[in-house]
Amino acid sequence: MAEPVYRRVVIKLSGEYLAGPHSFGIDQPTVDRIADDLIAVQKLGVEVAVVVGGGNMVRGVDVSSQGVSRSTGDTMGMLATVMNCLALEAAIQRKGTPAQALSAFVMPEVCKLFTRAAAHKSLAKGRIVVLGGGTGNPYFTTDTTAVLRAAEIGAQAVLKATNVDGVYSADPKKDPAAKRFDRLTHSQAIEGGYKVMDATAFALARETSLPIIVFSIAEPGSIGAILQGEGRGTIVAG
Ligand SMILES: Nc1ncnc2c1ncn2[C@@H]1O[C@H](COP(=O)(O)OP(=O)(O)OP(=O)(O)O)[C@@H](O)[C@H]1O
Ligand SMILES: O=c1ccn([C@@H]2O[C@H](COP(=O)(O)O)[C@@H](O)[C@H]2O)c(=O)[nH]1
Repeated sequence: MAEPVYRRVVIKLSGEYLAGPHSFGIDQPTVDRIADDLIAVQKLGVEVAVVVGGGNMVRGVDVSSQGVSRSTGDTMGMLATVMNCLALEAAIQRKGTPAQALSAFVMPEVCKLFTRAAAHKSLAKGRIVVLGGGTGNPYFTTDTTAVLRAAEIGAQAVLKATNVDGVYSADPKKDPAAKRFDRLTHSQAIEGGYKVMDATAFALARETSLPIIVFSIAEPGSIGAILQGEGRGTIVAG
């Protein structure tokens, strides 16, 4: 079995993917399957922190187009990520692996607050860390959160686990002629305006010299395959 390329990673888990075959909400079999994949990755000897998205429930931009202020919409989106985070934490724990949800918001009845110290402590104890609440600030995304947390906790890479198998020249769901890139620099990703991640996330990754790998989680075991250098995805690195 190939050795993992990285020893500590932040995985950005698509919120949208957690809805499974549905258009909204949390599909438990999907969450359970992802929990299995994360546990398998940890067994490879990789320390794992997961930043969970919220696209299966609320995106601030969508809510604000209905009349709610953008800041309130974004706060609703961040709270949605906390719900996803709790679902994933519970699924991992049910399978007998320790997990710890940490939130960007103070919510002591729900879970502990994210601090670098809390994340380091949990990782050192062999827990899978599940990060909810985004950055805690409106106008950001969980992609940017993933890069930020990776820099904060000293992770070696950000793995964007999503519903496409890499970065394309155009959205592959809209343009069947779009071409997939094997590799891009951060600057090329920003200049290309590829909407698979927001430019803030790419810019922070460039600033902090963090590689980002964009890949599909549709196939069970795909996170482990990426970490063993065998999966299909786009690497965005300087
Ligand atoms: N150039 C591109 N290359 C690849 N995917 C793209 C591109 N432009 C747009 N996309 C779209 O980006 C989506 C992935 O980004 P998005 O942030 O929506 O994913 P996500 O991580 O699933 O989000 P969330 O966590 O908010 O649910 C894909 O579904 C894809 O259709
Ligand atoms: O730092 C953050 C992170 C997220 N948000 C809001 O949450 C939703 C869901 O996150 P996704 O990254 O889209 O999955 C997002 O649309 C924002 O509204 C935020 O405000 N700040």
